[in-house]
Amino acid sequence: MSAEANVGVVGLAAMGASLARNLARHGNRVAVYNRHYARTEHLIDNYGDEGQFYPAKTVKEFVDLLEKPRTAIIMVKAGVATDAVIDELAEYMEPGDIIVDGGNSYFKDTIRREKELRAKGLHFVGMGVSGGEEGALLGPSMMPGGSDASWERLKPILESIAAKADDGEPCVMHVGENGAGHFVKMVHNGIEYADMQLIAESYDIMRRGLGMTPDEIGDVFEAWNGTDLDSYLIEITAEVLHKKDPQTGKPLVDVIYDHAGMKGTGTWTVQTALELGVPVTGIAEAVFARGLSDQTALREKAQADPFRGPDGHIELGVETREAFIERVRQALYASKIVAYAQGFNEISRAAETYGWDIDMAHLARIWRAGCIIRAKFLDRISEAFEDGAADVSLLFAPYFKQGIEASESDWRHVVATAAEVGLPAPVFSSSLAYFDGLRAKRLPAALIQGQRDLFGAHTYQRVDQPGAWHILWAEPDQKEVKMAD
Ligand SMILES: NC(=O)C1=CN([C@@H]2O[C@H](COP(=O)(O)OP(=O)(O)OC[C@H]3O[C@@H](n4cnc5c(N)ncnc54)[C@H](OP(=O)(O)O)[C@@H]3O)[C@@H](O)[C@H]2O)C=CC1
Ligand SMILES: O=C(CO)[C@H](O)[C@H](O)COP(=O)(O)O
Repeated sequence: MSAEANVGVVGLAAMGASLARNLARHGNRVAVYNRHYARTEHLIDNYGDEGQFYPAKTVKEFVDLLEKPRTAIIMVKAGVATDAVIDELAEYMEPGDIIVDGGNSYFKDTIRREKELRAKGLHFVGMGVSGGEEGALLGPSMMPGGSDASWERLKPILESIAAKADDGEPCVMHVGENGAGHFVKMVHNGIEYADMQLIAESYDIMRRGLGMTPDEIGDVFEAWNGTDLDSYLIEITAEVLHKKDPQTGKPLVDVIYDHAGMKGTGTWTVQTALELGVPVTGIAEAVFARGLSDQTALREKAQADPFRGPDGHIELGVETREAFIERVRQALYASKIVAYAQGFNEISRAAETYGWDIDMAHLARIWRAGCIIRAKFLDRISEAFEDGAADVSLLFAPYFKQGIEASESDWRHVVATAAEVGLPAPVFSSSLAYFDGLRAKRLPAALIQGQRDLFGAHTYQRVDQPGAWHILWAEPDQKEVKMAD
């Protein structure tokens, strides 16, 4: 078997097959391998004429098909499957070869794998890929980590298949060393969760609150896509809401079981934020909202033994429906800014912690096309980082500060109304609470410190003097003592 392919793809399910086709369509000679050969056969039978493919039946055959130094991209399930494929490839690959993991791997696994493979002389690149099946085929947004040397070699290949923003810039960048690429993809997905949940909350308010039909709400989302909210997720929401069930003719959304799935990246975003000490409240509530949707027994019990409370219907009084819908749009916009701000904060903190030099303005630019969270306002986010205006938080960049201030009263009105009528809006309300927490001159955290000192002698700091202080709560005179300078 002669080495004829300049790149290879392992894992030919939705993402891998599309990526392999994208590579072949751009003039690459692509070796392809899948654990079960049926997927390889399907790719060759159906799309083999789109470019030059070299199918392999074994991992050894696949590696032998690759020109040296070799480049192999893995697109398989994250976790043990990825480890298994890496081990198989590493057995046949040689120093200087590159293994790219394009799956949604946990960034700490990527850090470990990079270290292990570096010890064998192999380059390992953890690369976030976003855009779903269609993006992988027509142009995804890609976030490779790994070494500078591997980026130099991957750059021309990846730039040729990446999505292009309106100004022609390819949506791919070298994010940083080792796990940086998978880290930012994880947070990308966390933001995706928050954005999707916000859209879902808006839908619920219009559907149950205002009694609108899916078609009517689909029209609203279509109109919103012509505003600051212009984004892929808003666009596909309109499409889903207008879709009729092929079996019954009912709105498709009404026949879909209301339990949201998740594969791990949202949960990791929140776990990691907790480890880093960064509040990502919008993302966390979005993950918990999916979790609650899937609590079958709990939800069934709540239906069988219902709690008293309002039924979700919103009485508009003198306000028109259109005016209230505009308030919902404002609430969505403000909450969405908070979700992005929190996500970028998490990336900044991780960059400090893990020693990654991440160009945040560039990162925002590569999310402008190809990826699931692509949105018009990413241009503005990029400018805000370019100017240094978003260094502390995106919320302080003038464009976003003004946007939030303009939306603020509508945001409050929507959150208050939802609470009053009994519609759950966890990301709307937690985002507003985060915003108000930032605005507060003093937080009730002082009281918590007092409580902690009382029950656990955890000490507190004073506003007027340095040091760690403690009250001798159990003693009759309850004296204050300085425990540390
Ligand atoms: N779907 C999406 O929208 C996106 C997915 N991703 C990520 O891309 C990767 C691929 O996703 P997707 O295409 O949806 O496919 P899946 O996540 O469903 O993974 C299926 C692929 O993994 C292979 N596989 C599973 N277990 C093993 C194993 N033990 N050894 C070897 N191969 C194995 C399967 O091979 P076989 O056919 O033999 O079972 C198949 O090729 C995943 O990490 C996913 O998280 C990233 C961005 C978007
Ligand atoms: O990475 C993706 C999009 O960017 C994948 O579609 C991922 O599966 C989405 O996450 P989840 O399945 O948890 O909703």
